[in-house]
Amino acid sequence: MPTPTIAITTGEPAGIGPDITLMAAMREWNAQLVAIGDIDMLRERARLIDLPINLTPYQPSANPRPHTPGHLSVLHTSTSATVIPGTLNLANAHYVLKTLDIAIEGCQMGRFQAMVTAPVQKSIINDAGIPFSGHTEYLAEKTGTEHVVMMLATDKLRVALATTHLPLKDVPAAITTESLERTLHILRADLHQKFGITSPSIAVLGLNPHAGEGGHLGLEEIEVITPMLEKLRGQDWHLAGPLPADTAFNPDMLAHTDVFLAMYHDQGLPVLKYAGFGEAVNITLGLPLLRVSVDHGTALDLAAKGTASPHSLERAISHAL
Ligand SMILES: NC(=O)C1=CN([C@@H]2O[C@H](COP(=O)(O)OP(=O)(O)OC[C@H]3O[C@@H](n4cnc5c(N)ncnc54)[C@H](O)[C@@H]3O)[C@@H](O)[C@H]2O)C=CC1
Ligand SMILES: NCC(=O)COP(=O)(O)O
Repeated sequence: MPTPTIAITTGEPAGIGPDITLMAAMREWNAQLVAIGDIDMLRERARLIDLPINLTPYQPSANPRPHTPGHLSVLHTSTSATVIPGTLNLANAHYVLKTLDIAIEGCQMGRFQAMVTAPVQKSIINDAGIPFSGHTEYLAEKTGTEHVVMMLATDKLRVALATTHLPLKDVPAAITTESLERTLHILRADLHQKFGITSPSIAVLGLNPHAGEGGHLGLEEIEVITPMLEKLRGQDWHLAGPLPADTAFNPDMLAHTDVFLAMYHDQGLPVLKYAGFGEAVNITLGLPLLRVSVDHGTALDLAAKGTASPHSLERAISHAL
């Protein structure tokens, strides 16, 4: 098999994305790594964290070579303003999106076999006047994909989300029979295709406390979730639920479940991150390209300090491979 090329978008330049990209490049990889970002900013960050790394402009090749530790190809795109680590700058919001656009286009053209994303600061992109919920939604829009699913995974636990970056008040209306069915189909198909699990066992959480307590604490379980699960059980799917979220992650369920489907971001992700913050990856399911990401944010407090952990980024690269 030819050596794959993995694009790494270096994320918010004031955050730890540049640091962890450079750190990950100090290791061997059975892939060509291409960092997408400002080469001068990356050189300066390497200097600040005292990393002896040689950065060279990326030259596309018909025969990519596996990554050499201490070297990194950079597909250069300029920041608009000088980067001060730890200090967000509105002027660089478009730059951040440009790095994503370059990676998406490279994947679509077959130049890159996957994109791995370092974290972006969602707030500064919005502050710059560009509506932006997250990579997940941006990638769906840019690739013309109607429905995608966010799934975070450690070696022992996978948690997918029925809704992603929504204010809590908008969550119930977003959980419809149609959206739930599409989410479950993507989850099942991608667990098969990307993880080799033919008929995954999916544990679906309820939306309300105690999964609605028989309708006394909300009706979404009775009106939306249960009918959809019944329909798919009739097609031989392995589904549990709707389960009360507070007791769903018990040892027995954990032992018999391939993926938990949470109804919203902060229902599922705190459990996953408690189980393995820094060890997990975030995979966007349902896309026509492969995107894997870190499990953490921009950690502005650690930028250019040399103390950020590259572990989740390294896991993301390994997962993509
Ligand atoms: N994939 C992405 O682009 C993601 C972006 N974010 C964005 O990041 C920004 C900041 O989010 P927060 O909730 O503050 O989370 P955060 O993950 O940036 O920080 C939470 C805590 O974890 C620490 N931390 C994070 N990554 C670390 C690493 N690699 N090594 C060592 N310590 C680390 C930080 O120093 C901080 O104490 C927000 O704008 C958010 O939207 C958050 C999650 C994912
Ligand atoms: N908490 C995970 C997260 O916010 C990741 O978002 P995305 O940028 O990968 O869509």
